[in-house]
Amino acid sequence: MRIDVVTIFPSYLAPLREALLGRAIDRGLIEVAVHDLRDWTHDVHQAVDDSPYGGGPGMVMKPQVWGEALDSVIGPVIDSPARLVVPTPAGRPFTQQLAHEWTSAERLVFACGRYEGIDQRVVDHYAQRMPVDEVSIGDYVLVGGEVAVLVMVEAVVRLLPGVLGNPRSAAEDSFSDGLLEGPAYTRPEVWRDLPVPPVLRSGDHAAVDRWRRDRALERTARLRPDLLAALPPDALDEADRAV
Ligand SMILES: Nc1nc2cc(Br)ccc2s1
Repeated sequence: MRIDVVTIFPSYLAPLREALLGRAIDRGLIEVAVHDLRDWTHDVHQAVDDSPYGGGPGMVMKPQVWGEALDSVIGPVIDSPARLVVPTPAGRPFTQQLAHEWTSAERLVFACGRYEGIDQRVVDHYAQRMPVDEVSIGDYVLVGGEVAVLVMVEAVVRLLPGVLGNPRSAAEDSFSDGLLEGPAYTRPEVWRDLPVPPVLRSGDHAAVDRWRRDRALERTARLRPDLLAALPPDALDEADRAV
């Protein structure tokens, strides 16, 4: 997978080259290129924004600059293997399911907005020619899309084959079965008078699996009842319903 990010703050994306993601790049599992939007300006001030039509606070990012940048980064949009992703608080929710969907993309191109966002005609223009996703990472407003890109790239790349040491980790994620993950424990057996639940040391794998499922159901019911409600009818068996 090739990932391109267009931003006015390229250094914000430096964490993409650290740790797990950095190793995925070094191993050739992904390619990452970060582009400075100002490279496509032609004025001495390298202007990337202007006042909003209709008035209102803040500034809007100019369509011309974005158009030149995305044309250059995406290349010919006919039959482009790329998806254009625009992080925005006004977007569809980014979910584990969407992360999984994006793992099949040959290319992801992220457009990082700042200020009051990017002139809508940029999305409208490219949406006529390729898949465009306006995506939110949560119901809060950041100062720009760069942090959202870090979140989404990590969520997607960790799902790619070979990136995680143990593929079971991704398969048993929170949300992988529609539930939140239950609690996890490691040594010591007792820490500050708090013991590890005995079942986890029993060696009875069936009992451990049942216990973990019960804790996941309890946690989901407590913290995210909406996820429980969204489960397909056959997702819970009789033992689940007894929790
Ligand atoms: N939650 C989010 N807030 C923002 C703000 C800007 Br400005 C651009 C993208 C995003 S995604």
